[in-house]
Amino acid sequence: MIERVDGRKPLLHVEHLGIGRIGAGIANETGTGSDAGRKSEANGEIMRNGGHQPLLRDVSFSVYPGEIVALTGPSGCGKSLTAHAIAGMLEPGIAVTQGHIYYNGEDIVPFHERRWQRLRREDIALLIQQSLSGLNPIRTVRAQLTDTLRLHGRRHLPHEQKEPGHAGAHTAPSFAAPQQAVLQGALPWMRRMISRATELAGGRATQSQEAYLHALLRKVGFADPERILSSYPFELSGGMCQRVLLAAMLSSGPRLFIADEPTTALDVINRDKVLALLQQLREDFDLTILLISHDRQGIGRIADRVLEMRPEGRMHE
Ligand SMILES: Nc1ncnc2c1ncn2[C@@H]1O[C@H](COP(=O)(O)OP(=O)(O)OP(=O)(O)O)[C@@H](O)[C@H]1O
Repeated sequence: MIERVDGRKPLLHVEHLGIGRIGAGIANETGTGSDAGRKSEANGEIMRNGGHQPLLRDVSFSVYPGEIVALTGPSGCGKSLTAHAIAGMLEPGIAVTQGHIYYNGEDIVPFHERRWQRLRREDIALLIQQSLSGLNPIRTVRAQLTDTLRLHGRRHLPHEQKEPGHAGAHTAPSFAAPQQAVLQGALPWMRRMISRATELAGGRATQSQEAYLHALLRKVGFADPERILSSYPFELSGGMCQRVLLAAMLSSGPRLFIADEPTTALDVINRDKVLALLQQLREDFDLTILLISHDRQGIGRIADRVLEMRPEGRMHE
């Protein structure tokens, strides 16, 4: 049952979600010593649970449009699994075993891969630590971001409503030198222009595409976008690569942005800056954010609500 709050419908509603490891993968394994003991324990649990080993048991929560909701809880309680399930990116052998995930009112659990791909292309972006390895080390940031724009460029973004000069649009917190001013709220407009221009240019990079990438990189806190665009990922720090990824993900115009431990690899100063940046990006891109983090202090500052998962993933709001 999807509950409305103040007449608003949740963008994301997770209902009695259970995730498990499907039995065949374990039942076929053999082992020795304590390892074999653990497996036989797991197999016992699988038998009791009709062919799967439960990893997450009963999780329910809602996220409303425009919110930043933080998901926290002890290590291993299933936060990342929940995030992966919402993005349709559970590993082979791991599956949703019960419950529903409603995105914009539609249960997305039964989706086939094609629909998941579309959802990930158009609506839901998942940033995980391993995403960094998705950057190709031997291609410039420009080449990679241009490819991303080509992939997503033709889509109309219904939620990009802010007009230039919208009061809610701001620049990102500065990570290096003071930033050059960005045309407030102009990104959605530029994005539409690029889509059209890319189409007309038959896929070649265009001037407006360049301008959009510059604006996008400024939004994620780069004072000198040209230098970043001409760089190879190995020439950038981990924090810089993370912001390039953030830019790549935002270029597809997602509505729901899930960030799984976006600050773990960063020092305190950069951690605060990334959190401030997320808060800013929510305004600039009309994002709804699900933030998974152990950093209670940090999430306490930026989240509208903090949800606490219990061990073995039991949680009801
Ligand atoms: N691919 C997998 N195969 C088997 N078990 C898995 C797999 N991925 C996760 N698990 C198990 O599922 C449970 C939940 O893992 P998950 O990574 O979601 O926890 P988490 O709350 O995100 O932990 P952390 O805060 O340490 O990142 C853990 O017991 C973990 O060992």
